[in-house]
Amino acid sequence: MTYSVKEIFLTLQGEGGQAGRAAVFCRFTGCNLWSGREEDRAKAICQFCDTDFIGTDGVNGGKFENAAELAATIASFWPHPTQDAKATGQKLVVFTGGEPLLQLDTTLIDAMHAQGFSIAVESNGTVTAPAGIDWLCISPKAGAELVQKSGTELKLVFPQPDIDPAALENLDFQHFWLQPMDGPQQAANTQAAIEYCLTHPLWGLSLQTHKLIGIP
Ligand SMILES: C[S@@+](CC[C@H](N)C(=O)[O-])C[C@H]1O[C@@H](n2cnc3c(N)ncnc32)[C@H](O)[C@@H]1O
Ligand SMILES: Nc1nc2[nH]cc(C(=O)O)c2c(=O)[nH]1
Ligand code: SF4
Ligand SMILES: [Mg+2]
Repeated sequence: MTYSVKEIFLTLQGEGGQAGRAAVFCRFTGCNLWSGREEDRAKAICQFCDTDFIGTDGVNGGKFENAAELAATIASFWPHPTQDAKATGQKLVVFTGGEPLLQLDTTLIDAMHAQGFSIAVESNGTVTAPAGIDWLCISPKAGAELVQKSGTELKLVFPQPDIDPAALENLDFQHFWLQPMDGPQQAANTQAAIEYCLTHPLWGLSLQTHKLIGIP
């Protein structure tokens, strides 16, 4: 199949339980909860999105004809400081978007594993994840049905008026994070998340550290 990719870049994972790790980010075009156009935001299911995922015009973006071609392109961004396998580290790709599970399929998962990569995914949980993902982050959205109820980490953007974190606590995840909603209320949202984590210790605080340090 053909994959539509907004951008591909090497950065440090900014969020969640793998924050600080180098990773190649592959941001797929398109989402099922918002068109991505500002004029549609107020009527979208997901209204707080911080990301431009329209088109294929970002850095290293484009249409990729098949999984092998996309996997090889992603792999080309992994740094090789020496020939030493240990120094190369565990290669990591983060598939995000937009909504990556609209495009990520078993063929691409197999092609990334063949390139020696671990595969992380950032998803809104409205689509069932294919098998073979090594680190699955699900971030539920108020007003959208949560279909994918298991994974590695659950990362709730907080607060969302119609989602009580307590209603998610029995889902099958290893880590539970509150991530303060960025936007005009960012400071107040961070204080509310801190307060919630202090009183409900199942939950940890996930900061968007890439924004704090000014990297992509
Ligand atoms: C842009 S989304 C793409 C992946 C997928 N569509 C999703 O929503 O999980 C990447 C991550 O950023 C989070 N996010 C989006 N907008 C945010 C905001 N304004 N503040 C904090 N986190 C946000 C999402 O919840 C998700 O965890
Ligand atoms: N550095 C960095 N870390 C991230 N973790 C999740 C991101 C995303 O947009 O999915 C993201 C991102 O956009 N940049
Ligand atoms: S589901 Fe994810 S990509 Fe889609 S609009 Fe919401 S935060 Fe953005
Ligand atoms: Mg982001």
